[in-house]
Amino acid sequence: MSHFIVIGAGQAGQSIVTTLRGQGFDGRITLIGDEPAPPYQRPPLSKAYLLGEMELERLFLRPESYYADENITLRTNAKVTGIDPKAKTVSIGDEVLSYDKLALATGSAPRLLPAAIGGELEGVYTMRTLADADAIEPEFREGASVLIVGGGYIGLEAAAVASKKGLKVTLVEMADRILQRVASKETSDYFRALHSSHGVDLREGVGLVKLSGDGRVKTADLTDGTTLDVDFVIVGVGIIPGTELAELAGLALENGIKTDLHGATSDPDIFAAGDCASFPHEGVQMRLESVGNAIDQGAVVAKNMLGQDVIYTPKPWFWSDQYDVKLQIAGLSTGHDQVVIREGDGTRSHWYYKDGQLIAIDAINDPRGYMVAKRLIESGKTADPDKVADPSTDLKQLMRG
Ligand SMILES: Cc1cc2nc3c(=O)[nH]c(=O)nc-3n(C[C@H](O)[C@H](O)[C@H](O)COP(=O)(O)OP(=O)(O)OC[C@H]3O[C@@H](n4cnc5c(N)ncnc54)[C@H](O)[C@@H]3O)c2cc1C
Repeated sequence: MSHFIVIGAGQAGQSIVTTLRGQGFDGRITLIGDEPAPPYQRPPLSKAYLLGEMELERLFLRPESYYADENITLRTNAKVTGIDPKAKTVSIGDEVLSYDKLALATGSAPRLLPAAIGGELEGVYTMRTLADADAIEPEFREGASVLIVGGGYIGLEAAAVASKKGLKVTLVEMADRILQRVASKETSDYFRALHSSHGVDLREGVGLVKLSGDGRVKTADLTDGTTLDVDFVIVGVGIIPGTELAELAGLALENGIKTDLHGATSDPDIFAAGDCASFPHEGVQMRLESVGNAIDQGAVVAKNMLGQDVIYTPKPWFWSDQYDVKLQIAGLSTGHDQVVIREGDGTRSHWYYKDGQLIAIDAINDPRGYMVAKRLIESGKTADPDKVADPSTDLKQLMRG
């Protein structure tokens, strides 16, 4: 009987095993994860779960009974330490398992602050795992001072939760503006104003020089010359794709584990999906860090593990919750040359164009705008910028062109 092994029991790993069974695969499936929990969703860790508005069970991607019901061997607390592609085996310490097909869904790890600038002091946290969220949560006491390093989505969401819980929040972003890597100036401006209106001390173009304290962090020196007293620090300065095992196994790497359009690595019996994997897109090896990518790419990989011929076409979407604002993003705004703002009754959206073609949207409390733009983008259509900007234009009309 064939044995398929999936390394990494996260969003992509779950998608792979669900799709394998959904496609009728009746061989052995082993899903191996090094965390104690069964596969869970990470987005709530910096949103509802951190706020205390979501119970643990609701984080899990499937009920515990699912794995036994589907005859999937779920190994938790099990770190894969090596892969031998020639022997077609993986090792968990001394234990060796043979596979027929293997998928790597090892995700990514947060970038850490160097120890030399205080990264190892107690009270300095990153935000990736359930264990991270559970460790940070008790620090969220009303009146405590938190420094958040990094103005990406995770840092901003943590700032929103901290502010809502009555903490004194300072957020520093070394780049000229928050969200610089992922969004337009217009979107950065919106979220800067939102956080400032909630009392967050948001400093752009300001970096961290060093954290100090006697065992536990007490102060932070910043590049603007100030020293802050801090009770704890959250570091959200990006991630590093989980390529370690692939590298040890001699697989090709390029901006992550290099895969082809089928999700196959340089070894045809080993596939990769999710945060750890890059795939060819418009002449580069692209890597996306999102739930949507993990699910869709995982499904493609599972089908190709079964010998089908399915190509991965990314349909990027993402969301972020901050205060009472829901941001929904479709498409990729990279390379845009025009941003059109559409404002309605409590809604707002930023429509990104490149050479006259609609390529992405940031929809702020605007689910209809998001749906329409997403459909247009995914079907390769565009929308007249003047009509988009005019709040009296019926969005349905945009669909008709
Ligand atoms: C706080 C937070 C908020 C986020 N918010 C959003 C959001 O709002 N919207 C969105 O689209 N995306 C969001 N993301 C990103 C999204 O969660 C990730 O892109 C997604 O989880 C990627 O799935 P994955 O399966 O590739 O990786 P993961 O979900 O990270 O799973 C990988 C798993 O593999 C395990 N692993 C690694 N190496 C080994 C090994 N050697 N042996 C065994 N197991 C191993 C890891 O421990 C991990 O459990 C957020 C992420 C975080 C951390």
